[in-house]
Parts: sequence; C-alpha cells; structure tokens
Amino acid sequence: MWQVSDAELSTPDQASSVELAEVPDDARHRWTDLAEQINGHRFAYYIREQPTVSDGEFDRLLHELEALEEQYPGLRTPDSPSQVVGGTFSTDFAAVDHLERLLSLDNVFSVDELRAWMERATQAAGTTVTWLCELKIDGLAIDLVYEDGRLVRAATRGDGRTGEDVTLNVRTLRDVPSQLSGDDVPELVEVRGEIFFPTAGFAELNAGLVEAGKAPFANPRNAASGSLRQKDPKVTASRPLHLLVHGIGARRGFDAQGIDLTRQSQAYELLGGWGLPVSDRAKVLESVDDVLGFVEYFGEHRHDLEHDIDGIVVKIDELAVQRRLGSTSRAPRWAIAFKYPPEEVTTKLLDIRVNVGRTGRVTPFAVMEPVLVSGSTVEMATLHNADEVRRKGVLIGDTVVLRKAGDVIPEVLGPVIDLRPDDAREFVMPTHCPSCGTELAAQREGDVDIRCPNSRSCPAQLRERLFHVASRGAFDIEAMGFEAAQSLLDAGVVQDEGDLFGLSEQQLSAVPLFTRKDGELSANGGKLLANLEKAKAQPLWRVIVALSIRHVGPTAARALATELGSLDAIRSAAQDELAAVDGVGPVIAEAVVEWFGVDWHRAVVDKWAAAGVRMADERDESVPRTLEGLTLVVTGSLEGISRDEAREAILARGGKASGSVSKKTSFVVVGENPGSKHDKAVQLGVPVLDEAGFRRLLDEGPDAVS
Ligand SMILES: NC(=O)c1ccc[n+]([C@@H]2O[C@H](COP(=O)([O-])OP(=O)(O)OC[C@H]3O[C@@H](n4cnc5c(N)ncnc54)[C@H](O)[C@@H]3O)[C@@H](O)[C@H]2O)c1
Ligand SMILES: [Zn+2]
Repeated sequence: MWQVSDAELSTPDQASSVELAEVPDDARHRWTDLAEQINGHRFAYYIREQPTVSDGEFDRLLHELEALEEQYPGLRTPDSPSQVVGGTFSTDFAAVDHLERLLSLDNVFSVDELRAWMERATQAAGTTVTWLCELKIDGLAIDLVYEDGRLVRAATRGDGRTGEDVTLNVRTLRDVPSQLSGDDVPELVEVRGEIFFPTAGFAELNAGLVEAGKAPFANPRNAASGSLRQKDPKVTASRPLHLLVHGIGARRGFDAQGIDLTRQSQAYELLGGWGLPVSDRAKVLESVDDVLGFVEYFGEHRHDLEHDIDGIVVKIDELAVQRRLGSTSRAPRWAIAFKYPPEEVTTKLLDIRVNVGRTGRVTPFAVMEPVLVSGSTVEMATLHNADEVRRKGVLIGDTVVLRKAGDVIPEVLGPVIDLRPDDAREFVMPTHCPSCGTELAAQREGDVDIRCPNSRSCPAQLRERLFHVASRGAFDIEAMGFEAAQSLLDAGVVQDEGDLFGLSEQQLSAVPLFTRKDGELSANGGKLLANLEKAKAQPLWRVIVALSIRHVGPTAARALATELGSLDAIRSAAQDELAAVDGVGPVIAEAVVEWFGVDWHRAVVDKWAAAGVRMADERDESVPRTLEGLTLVVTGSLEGISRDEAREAILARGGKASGSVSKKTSFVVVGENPGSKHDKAVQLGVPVLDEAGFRRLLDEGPDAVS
C-alpha cells in the first residue's frame, strides 16, 4: 500500500566494497540497525503521522548515525538517512515532481555551534553577509506553484524531488490565495512555506477525535500533516490550518515584470504584496550578537506564539551568496536551523491516581516513569478531571507524549497508540474519597469536578488547608511546611486550622517533629511559635486568603479588605454589597456568603480572633491618596521595591493595581526584563513609567508625571 523510498531499502552493502572492508563488523551492524530505525520512524512520522518516538530521541539516533559515518566514511552511502531529505510519499495521493528540489535544513543545537557555523559561512561567502532570522515553524512543508498568478498545484515535500499532490486540500485553506494580486505577478513562481495547526485548537481537535473513536495526534505538527493529507478535502476544510511562506523555488518572468530580486527578505515583501501570508517576525540582522539575541528572545517567548516552533532558521539574505554556496544533497549551505531543547518526550504512564485538594476537589494525576524534559525530571502531571482523562484518550500502561514547556507545569498530550500494550486499562474515577472514605459528589449539578464533602475533617483537605494557611500568599509562616502540617494533625493537637494560633508550648511538646530527644521543645518548635506570633499581625487581606474561601485569592482578598476594612464587616455584608466591590463580583460574593454560612468556618474566625490574629486593618491616614481613580500595571522587576511592595504602595494611595494592560490602564510601570505587557502598553498608547517616574507618581500624583 505504501510506496517506499530507496532510502528505506538502503543497506551499506551498496557502498563501495573497498571502503566497506575497513568498517568493523560491529560498526556496520550498528549502522544498519540505526538506519532501519530511522527509516521506520520517518515512515511513522511523515506518512502515518503517528510517531512512536519523540523528536529528541529521533534526532539522537540520526546524530549517532552521522557520528558513525564521520568515523567510517565507507558507511555514508548516497541514500543513507543522513544524505536524503526525510520523508516519502504515499499512494493515497498522485505523485508530482517539484520544479526545483525542496531541501531540509542542517541543524545546530547550541549557541557555540551556531556561532561557529556563522563564522564558517561568512568565510565561505568571502564577503560580509547579513542574516535573515526566522522562526522555524513546526509544521508541514508545502510547495505552491503559481502560473500567471493562478494556483495550479500544491504538493508536500515528499523526498524533496517528488511530493504528493494535495492541491484540492490546500485550496480549502483561507490563507492560500487561489489568485495572486498586484500588477507585477510573474509568469511562474514556486513558493515554499509551512502549513501549521495553531496550538490553541489542538486539544479540542484531539478531544473530538477521541470522542469519534479515532486516534488522537501526538502534537500540533502531526495534526497539521494529518489534517492536510486527508483523502476528503472537506475534512481538511474543517480544520483551522494556516500557512506562512518562507522561500521561493523556480521562477520565470521576473525580469519581464521589472523585478530584480537580490535578497530573500525582499522576496518576502514581494510575496506579501501578492497576497501570500508572510511572517512579520522575520528580521534581517547584521551582527552575530544580534542573531544570538534573536535566538534567545524567542527561546523565552516560544510559548507566546500562535504556533509551535522548534527553533530559529538563520539564512544568508543575499541571493548571490546563496547561489554561490549552493547546497548538499540534503540541505542548503547558506542556511541553518538552530534547534531549541526538546520539550516533548515519551514515557510510560504507570498509573493514574487521585489527589484531594484544599477545597476537596478530587483530581486525577499521571504517575509516569521519571523522564528528563526541559531541564528537570518529571514523574507526575495533573490530568485535571475524569473528563480530561477521557478527552486525552490515555490508558494506564500507555506510552504517552509528555510536554513541559519551559517553566510551565508538565502536560500529558496523548498516547502513542502504536505502542499500546494489550493489558492497557482505562482509568476509573473513585466513588469514595481516598483519604477519608466519604462518598464523592459534584458540589453543584453540572460541575465537571467532584469533591469530598467532608471538608472539616478529611485529613487530606485539612493538611492542604494548614499548608495553605502558612503559605507565602497567606500568613507566610516559614516554619510550617507540608511535613509540619502533617505532624500537627497526626499528633492531634489541632482539629482544624482554627486551633493553629492558639497552640501552646505545652501542646507543641507533644509533637515529635518539634521536640528534642529529652522531650523539650526543639529549636524548630520555638521557631514555629515565634513565627505564629508574628503572623498574627499580618494585614487583613492575608488573613482572608488564609481562610480558603473558594475563588478568593490575593486580588479579591485585597479588594475586600480595602473596601470593607474588617472581617466583621465582610461577614455581615449582604451578598449584593459584596458583589458591588470592585474586583469581587457576583461569583466571589456568593462564595463568601456561602462560606460564612457554615458553623465551623465561623468558629475558625472566632478562634483566630481570640488568639489575637488581626481582624481589621486600620487605615493609614498619613499616606496621601495620590492615586485615587487610577489603575496601574507593574511589569518587570524594579530595583528598590518588590512587586508586593509596589502593589501595597498603589493600594495604600487609593489606586488600583491590575495584572493586565487595557485601554483603561492609566500607567504601566516598567522594570528590568518587562514582558509582553510593555509591548501592549506601547501598542495601546498607555503612558509608560520607569521606576523613578513611578516614585514621583506615588508621592505627587499624576500631574507630576504627565
Ligand atoms: N519523532 C519521529 O519519529 C521523527 C521522525 C522523523 C523526523 N522527525 C523530526 O522532524 C524533524 C526533521 O525533519 P526535516 O528533515 O523535515 O527537517 P526540519 O524540520 O528539521 O527542517 C527542515 C524543514 O523546516 C521547515 N521550516 C520551518 N520554518 C522554516 C523557515 N522559516 N524557513 C525554512 N524552512 C522552514 C521547512 O519546511 C523545511 O523542510 C526533526 O525535528 C525530527 O526530530 C521526527
Ligand atoms: Zn475526604
């Protein structure tokens, strides 16, 4: 059924026998083994769109093969996987020859290698060159042929010479004009580009596939390829595919149109003018350092993009130099792909267990064979809820694709169906709380989450709540971590969080974790008591956060504290009064009223009050209300003031501190390394202040900085 490329049949026996004689047996065997694996993986990846290994693992195999060939050049046959453009074509589509070959790209994996490549390329060019830097879109290569401005054919890359005719499918893409516009359209132009599946739509696509009993895709790249290479173009039309163009192949009649093409960047301007989608992120840079800066920038902003990228492509912009350098059998010599560290790996899903959270929510999480990804070892990842497990289509025992994007929490993308063992089994959500045995239930009809209703005494919930009370966003009690919370509960000295601030030295001496061998309170125990004492004076908003009211985080807590001033006032406020508070709204208001409606909740507050915990903020009248009516956003790190302090300062002066920039924002304060909020401010024309300007604004109000 599948047409197999020569590369897949290749064995080193085809190389010259003289050179082969010098290759030791074990090297030859390893080469054959690697070549078979690589060709097998390419087939699974390009044709079936169901890779069985991660890109990182694939690249490692290819590298090992290249290193072997470096050592024993006799192994490097013309059709070795290292010498051909990866990919073949299937008989599902008509085969078409490209007018000009489509190539792959050579890779570098570190900044040093990139620098070295740029030096070599400059030397080979024999002249100074400029660098066209582009995002390496993780999609599917496409070749579009326009004759007299009309789209006559679209084909996949295939093996670089011959691809698959996917014209009908490509015509369904909105981004692909069927007719080029402008009055300088040439007789013929072959345009190269990348079709991609936007990251935003990926999870939804997979959920739909699983629901329909079909195999989900491992990642957006495979989704792009799979969506385009459909027998029925209607299916392609239903998928949100996009195109960005990044090159020109064959061309005719440019001169006749008076087009003198000397740079690739200039080609993009032309293509854009004809109505083709070009990236607005490509940049022509002059110095090596600028190129490295570009690479670094997108390394950090990789996830702010609408599509996946796996690296940066650096091209020599001058077409004359490109022509002079030419290409190898596989890739141009005038371009290089810098690859970012892989963020996807495959690992085994050993089990799915459930965790009971602070508010009783029961969440399934994946337990996996530990695996290194984006610089850290991962063995657990949340699966959110039972629905999500179903949507992802993973079974216990599956090999799964795990993604960890930078500092973002790791996510299981989906199963590798081809590797599914016979004994893989479906996850079943427990009906009873694994911590206290109470029957689980949705709190409200229609909730996807189920909860343990035994809030007050479920050990798991209680431990999470104690831990939360002590956390940095709440009372910030350094000496009380997870272990401490657990041992206070084990020793029975606290029934719930209400007992925490009333703890005596005598009670603590009954807790093994806080006592010395001789039974006296340990240094750690002393520290806990001191920390608790100090925490009692924390501002009101922190006390509110510590109560674990649903939806009430620092922002809502600050709003409540600022507006109402005391826990008593909040407790006796009517729901609509609460809802009217800026930054609170109806959902939070309802949660607050509901929370105070529970006896033991009120008892917690009363016990804290009796122990001397702050119950009201006194307004500091000495601070001038310079920011009344203003909304500020602080982004980046400021030198002399922490983010928290900046917030406090804004609130104390009657201003609002917001996390996102909009037209209503009065000022954006920008520190070191600001992110997209700065860009947004500039875009919307919101005034931007540096730290000095911010201080002036705090002291003197808006007139002083306008
Ligand atoms: N997991 C697997 O089993 C498996 C198997 C085969 C290949 N792969 C992966 O596929 C990749 C290798 O594939 P490849 O040979 O297609 O090379 P490549 O994807 O690394 O680079 C070449 C391709 O990059 C694309 N590209 C994207 N943006 C571009 C831009 N701005 N300018 C120019 N080209 C751009 C082009 O379509 C070009 O064909 C590797 O990442 C490899 O890990 C994985
Ligand atoms: Zn429970």
